[in-house]
Amino acid sequence: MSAPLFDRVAIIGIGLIGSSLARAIKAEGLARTVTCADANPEHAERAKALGIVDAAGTDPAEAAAGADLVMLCVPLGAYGDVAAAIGPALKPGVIVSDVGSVKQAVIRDMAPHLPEGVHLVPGHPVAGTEKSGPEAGFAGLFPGRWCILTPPPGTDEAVTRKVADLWRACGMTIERMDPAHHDRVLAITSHLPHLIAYTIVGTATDLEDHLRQEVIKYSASGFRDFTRIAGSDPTMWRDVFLNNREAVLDCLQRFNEDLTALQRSIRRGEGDALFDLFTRTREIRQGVLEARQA
Ligand SMILES: NC(=O)c1ccc[n+]([C@@H]2O[C@H](COP(=O)([O-])OP(=O)(O)OC[C@H]3O[C@@H](n4cnc5c(N)ncnc54)[C@H](O)[C@@H]3O)[C@@H](O)[C@H]2O)c1
Ligand SMILES: O=C(O)C(=O)C[C@]1(C(=O)O)C=C[C@@H](O)C=C1
Repeated sequence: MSAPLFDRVAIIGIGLIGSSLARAIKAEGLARTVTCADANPEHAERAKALGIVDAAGTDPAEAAAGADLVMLCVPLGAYGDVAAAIGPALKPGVIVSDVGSVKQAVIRDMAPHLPEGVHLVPGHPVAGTEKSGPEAGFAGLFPGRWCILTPPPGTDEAVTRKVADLWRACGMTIERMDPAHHDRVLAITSHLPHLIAYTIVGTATDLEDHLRQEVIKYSASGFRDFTRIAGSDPTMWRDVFLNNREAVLDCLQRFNEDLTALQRSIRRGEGDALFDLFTRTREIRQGVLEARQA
């Protein structure tokens, strides 16, 4: 148990990430009180019943009133409405942060609604699963993973450090980034892989009925991994693609060019080109595994 970093934390959106954070805050004693608001009353009630928050309701302004830290854990498309709702209820000096998978859009949508004297420190714990809702969360989601903070220029250093301390106490390693750079990096490492999974599972299931059955029957290995990713929350991922359009489209353009080159190698029987690429990617996989173990 650590000493509480905050007197009162308000979590808006108590789904997978919000409830994982609530659990970690409770487990580590990082706040004296945790309140939450969720647009879905069943999620709010469930969070209270699970004992991961001290108070829960559906009104974000009520949850945010009097908090020292307000953490937005809602889909990206809801940020503008939530920020407009909590703006008038925020106490001076409060820190407003978030966990959204895209950072430029978050700043664009939240900043205009936050009164002067409020500190905005956007963040992104790069950890998740394909599941959603308060039951799906677990405090063990965060240890050993990266949390990227994107404080706007001029942000009080002590405030950024406090948000970093929270995620560090949850077991994460902190990195700071410019929001545009964050969005470009995540477009290739997270958003494009999801787009590919959604596409391949969609393509496979669009095939005629008998083949569809075979897809399920033989989905024991590679394809099964794609179905896990493609089972991710539709609202969350719709909002990711709508809010990181430019970076995703740029990655997709390059991906299409590389895929076309691969297609040509297969058609021309260029075994060396295929072998060289697969050797290079195997080395990258090894590097990823080693980085995880380090
Ligand atoms: N799932 C992941 O792997 C992952 C990882 C890192 C960051 N994120 C980011 O975390 C955020 C939440 O994702 P999640 O996976 O926890 O989703 P989730 O669906 O599990 O939870 C979102 C919660 O927000 C609630 N909600 C929706 N609109 C709302 C509104 N207007 N006001 C209040 N509550 C509202 C929903 O009812 C739900 O309980 C997203 O911005 C996402 O980009 C997700
Ligand atoms: O592991 C998964 O299921 C995830 O999709 C997690 C994942 C990722 O792409 O790595 C998804 C979105 C986030 O913003 C961060 C993490």
